[in-house]
Amino acid sequence: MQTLLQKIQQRRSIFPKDYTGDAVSSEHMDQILEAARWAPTHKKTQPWKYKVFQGNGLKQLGDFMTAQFVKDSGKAESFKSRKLAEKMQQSSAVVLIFLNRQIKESLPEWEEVAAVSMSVQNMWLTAHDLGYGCYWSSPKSFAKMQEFEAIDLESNDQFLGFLYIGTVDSQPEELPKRKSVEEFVQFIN
Ligand SMILES: Cc1cc2nc3c(=O)[nH]c(=O)nc-3n(C[C@H](O)[C@H](O)[C@H](O)COP(=O)(O)O)c2cc1C
Repeated sequence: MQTLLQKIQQRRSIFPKDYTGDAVSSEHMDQILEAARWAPTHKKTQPWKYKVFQGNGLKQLGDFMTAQFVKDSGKAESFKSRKLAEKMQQSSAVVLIFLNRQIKESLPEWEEVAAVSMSVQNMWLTAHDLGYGCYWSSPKSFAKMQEFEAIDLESNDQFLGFLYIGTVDSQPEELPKRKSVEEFVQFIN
């Protein structure tokens, strides 16, 4: 049985090209989203909002992203825009990550982004623990999610990227190089 630390160490970014294309079971999706609820937040604002695309939804998302790319770049559909739609199709699920900014709480934005990030890490670790591959892809400037008719958004919802989730045959076991603790920690005793 792996310890929590070992699971944290083993979590990797695994990209859609390596997904096997099966569905995430609804029980597993429930667990992943349940984990999202338990991130810490200053003033308990719980500022995250997620839109989960699966099945036919992935095609809708791919079509929207392609159209946004064409609109934003002024270029016709290209290898780049098709690649993005293909990544959606290769995934078992894509979670759109939003920060629902709580203006009235007057918290600095960084605290709210930090809270959403902790919630995403909870989902990522849970998905990893259940045997899925995941990766967080940063938003590109052309992704104007407010224009996406398939989802309901409020004007204070800020798009923070995609969490791709996919079934995989295996998870990488070898640990990549990271900074040593000595490089980023100062002990004062
Ligand atoms: C907020 C955030 C945004 C990211 N955006 C991208 C991205 O757009 N493209 C990408 O290839 N990886 C992206 N990543 C994944 C990182 O590249 C990856 O986490 C890093 O290389 C470390 O690898 P590991 O996750 O396997 O430990 C992102 C990660 C985070 C936390």
